[in-house]
Formats: sequence, C-alpha cells, structure tokens
Amino acid sequence: MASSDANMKIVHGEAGYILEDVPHLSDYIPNLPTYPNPLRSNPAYSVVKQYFVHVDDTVPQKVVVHKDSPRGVHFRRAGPRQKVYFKSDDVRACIVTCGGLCPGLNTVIREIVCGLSYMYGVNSVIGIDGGYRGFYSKNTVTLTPKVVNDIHKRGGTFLGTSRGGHDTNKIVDSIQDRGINQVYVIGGDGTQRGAAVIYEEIRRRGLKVAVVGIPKTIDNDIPVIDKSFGFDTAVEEAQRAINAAHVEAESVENGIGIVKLMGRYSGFIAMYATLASRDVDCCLIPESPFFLEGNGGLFEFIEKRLKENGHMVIVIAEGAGQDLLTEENAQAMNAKDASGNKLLQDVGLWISQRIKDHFARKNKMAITLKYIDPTYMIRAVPSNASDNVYCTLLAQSAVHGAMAGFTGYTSGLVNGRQTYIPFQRIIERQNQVVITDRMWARLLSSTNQPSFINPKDGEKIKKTEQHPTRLSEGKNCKDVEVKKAEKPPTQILGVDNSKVGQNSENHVDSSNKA
Ligand SMILES: Nc1ncnc2c1ncn2[C@@H]1O[C@H](COP(=O)(O)OP(=O)(O)O)[C@@H](O)[C@H]1O
Ligand SMILES: O=P(O)(O)OC[C@H]1O[C@](O)(COP(=O)(O)O)[C@@H](O)[C@@H]1O
Ligand SMILES: [Mg+2]
Repeated sequence: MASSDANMKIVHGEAGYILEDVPHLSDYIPNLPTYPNPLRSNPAYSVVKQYFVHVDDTVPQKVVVHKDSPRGVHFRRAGPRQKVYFKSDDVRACIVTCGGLCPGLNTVIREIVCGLSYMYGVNSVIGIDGGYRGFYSKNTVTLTPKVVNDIHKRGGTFLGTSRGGHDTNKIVDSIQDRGINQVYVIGGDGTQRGAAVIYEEIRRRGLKVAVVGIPKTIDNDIPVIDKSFGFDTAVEEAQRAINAAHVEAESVENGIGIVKLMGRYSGFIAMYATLASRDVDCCLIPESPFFLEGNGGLFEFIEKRLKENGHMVIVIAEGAGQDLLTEENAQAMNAKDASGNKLLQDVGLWISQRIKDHFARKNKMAITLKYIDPTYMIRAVPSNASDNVYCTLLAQSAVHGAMAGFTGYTSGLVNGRQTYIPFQRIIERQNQVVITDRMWARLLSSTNQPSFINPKDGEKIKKTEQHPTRLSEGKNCKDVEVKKAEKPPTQILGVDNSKVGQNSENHVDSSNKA
C-alpha cells in the first residue's frame, strides 16, 4: 500500500516494513517512454549475473534488531535497472559543486562524467562554474572523460564552489534554457536543501529533469548515510597535525599541544582523529559541553595530566565551547556566511589564551603551549584510496538512478549498501555525535578525560537518549529547522549548558546501550 504526504513517498509492507521511496519522473509526467538499458549489451556487464537491481530490492536503515522488532525503515537499493527513461543521445547532464571543500569532490565529478559516458554512452555533460550562482552568472564547462581524466589526483573541486547565491527560479530557468535533463548536485546539508528546492520547482513546472544529490561533508553531519566521502582522508590528514602537536609537547617540560579541527556542529573528525591517534589526552567537541574553572573543569584536568605525564595534547573541534566564547563576546554571535551558516569564533586561539592566562595567573606551573590549526589542510588534500573507491561507487549509483528515471534523491551508503534516499530524509536532521552512545564512551575510555558533565546533567542525558547508534545513523541526528535560517546552538539532549557543573569526573554511563 502506498501513501504519500507532500514530501514523502512511503510504502508500508508486512511486519512493520516501511519503504521511504524516492520520487520518479513518471510520478508527475504520464506515459513516459522507456528504453532497454544499454548496459545489457555492454561486454563489461553482460557477463555479470544479476547485474541489474531487482525492482523490489531495498536496504534496511537499521541492522541491529531484536526478535520481535518491526522490520522498520528501508531505502531503495541503488544500481542499474533493466529499463531506462532516457535515450543516451537525449541526455544533457550538468554537475555542480557547492559549499566547503572536501577530499574526493574531483573523484565524484570524474566518475559521473565517465560513468555517463562509458556505461550509458552519454556525451553531453557540462560543469557549472562556481556553485549554484554559476547556473545564471557564468559560462559552463564542457566535461568529457578526457577533460576529467586525472582530476581525482588533485584536491579541491575542478568546477569551483561557492556559498550563497541560490536563486531557485534563475537556476531552474537556466536548466530549462540549456536543455539540461539530469542535474547532479554535489554538496553538504545546505546544498541538498538547495537541490530539494530545485527539484520541487522542476516538478512544479512539469519538466523531465532528474535532480540527484551526492552528499559531501567533511564534518560528517549528513544523517542516514554511513559516513561521508572524504571523512577518512580528513581524519588521516589530521593525524599529521596531532603528531606534530605531540612531538612539540613532549619535547619540553609541561608542554601542551592544541590542535583545532573542523566540525561546526558535529565533532566526528575530532572524535575519530583522537581515537586513531592515541596521543590525545583530551578531545572537545560541540556536542559535549565543557567548562574551564573549578572541580572537574578543563584547567583542573590539564594540571593533573601535566603532573602525571609532563605533557598533553588537546584536540578541539571548531564548534566546541562556542557558548563560552559567546559569553565573553556576545557581539560576534550573529555573524553569518553567505549561505546563512553561523560564523564561528576561533575557539583554538581562545582556549590557548585562556590556558596560558590560567597558568600565568596561578604562577605555580610554567607551561609551553603550541597551537596548531590545520583546519583547511585536512580538507584541501586529494582523497585517499578508500575514499576514491567510495566516491566512484557513489557517482555510479547516482548515474544509474537518474538514467532509471528516479529524481529528488541523494545517493548514499546505508549499512554498506548503495541506496537512494529521499531529499526530505537528508535535510530534515543533522548528524551529530551522541555523547550517550558507546562510541563517545570508547573515546572517553581511550583518553581517560573527564566527561565535563555533572552527575545531575548526566542523569538527564540518560533519560532523554536511549538509542544505540553507530558512526552515522538516523537516531544520531538532531532535528534542525528545515528552512535553516540559522543552525542550532551547541546545546544537546536537554542539557542546560549553563548548569553544566562544578564537580565530578563522571563518565556518562552507557552500559544500557547496545
Ligand atoms: N535552505 C536552503 N535553501 C536553498 N539553498 C540553500 C539552503 N541552504 C543552503 N543553500 C545553498 O547551498 C549552497 C551550499 O550551502 P552551504 O551551507 O554553504 O554548504 P554545504 O552544502 O556544504 O552545507 C549555497 O549556495 C547555499 O546558498
Ligand atoms: O571557511 P569556509 O569555507 O566557510 O569553511 C568552513 C566550514 O566548512 C566546513 O568545513 C564544512 O562546512 P560545509 O559542509 O557546510 O561546507 C566546516 O567545518 C567549517 O566551519
Ligand atoms: Mg554545511
């Protein structure tokens, strides 16, 4: 039985099975002709048994289940279909990259171009120059397999990118004027919101244009998907900065190395870089409030670690402790970038200064502090081998879906399978580290840092958050306003930051979690 509200196409099945399906061009354009998939006669694929995805194949969002659990939410499995809705010669595709950089952007661009050409014989692909505004303010770039042949070896984006400039009508006018019928949009949460609006307008105008998102986010803040491409590369690159901070810190008496990593609202890079390194004594992320002074505060912990080890390394995500900075500089609160994202104050510089001031004031311990800010270095590098493979599969999946007539979806990995996820599910929430989850507990036990949460707030957290989670899963997400005028504050799970407390090194009890 299928039902749909304004945004979602939902199919219910036996035993609590739910398919959150993606739109199809035939949903709003009647009598569309279909064609045999050209892959049928492609020698590379014709030998592969069951190469085509079964029409009923879906992928569960949750793989950890109990005996009597309902089957739960599923997404459509990505891959080539027997029939396609575009003749190869009729396809005119475009690719645009928006938002901040991320390792792997060029690989995705390359593989969309090569996938369209080699798998489907599509020879008309154009690049939109410089993000969304390029649709209406710049000339396009012709993309062929030859042009993109070695771009995956470079960082950044071959097409350029930008923030802001999303004018829906101008963009869709440009798509219509240029005769584009497949739009591949590579970008983060903001970009996917923009793509969702473009899809709605295209549907309203009744155009046969497939709109496909490929999720890009260095912060790993996009929900539902296992993890974003480029994340592995960024974590790996962050190790170099952490190593340097460690070498500096351990070479002097009472050395402190501080490394600031990206993570506006989600501390995944800091958390994984910390877990990977083993040299980090303390990891601070936006999701976990902390305080400086008094029992159980950061300063007390630093003193303790210096006395024990003679040096320490702190990794701090750029969005951590913003509430503390705002207390000191309320004016900076409202600054935003061109996309409407809140501009953060430099927490790395701030915390370095506060630590220096603290030890100078106490005058009892001379410290040497080195602050390393590799922020842009970890996202400007080319993607590593595993991200390259990931980008290739994402791009190929995106192409198969568009050729099969699906639209209004983001191509994403769910439980290790390529899927098509409706835009709505991607843009309604933001993926964040859940500090009552076992992963954060693993980090706390690896660094042996205090949770910086007082027992009262810890109890509150236990009561409000009961969902076991993985690196990225639906329940790992926090609701955000879809219109995204402003991102949410760094307060989580019902914890009142102002009350985060004076004492205790309690770790959050996660024993009741999966
Ligand atoms: N709610 C929205 N509706 C339409 N376009 C949006 C929306 N939010 C962001 N965008 C556009 O998406 C692009 C990228 O957004 P941004 O937040 O900068 O990066 P990211 O996609 O990486 O999160 C920008 O061009 C911005 O104008
Ligand atoms: O200086 P820029 O280009 O605005 O980028 C900074 C921001 O970009 C990010 O790397 C990722 O943001 P997006 O995913 O929105 O592009 C954030 O971590 C960081 O705050
Ligand atoms: Mg973003």
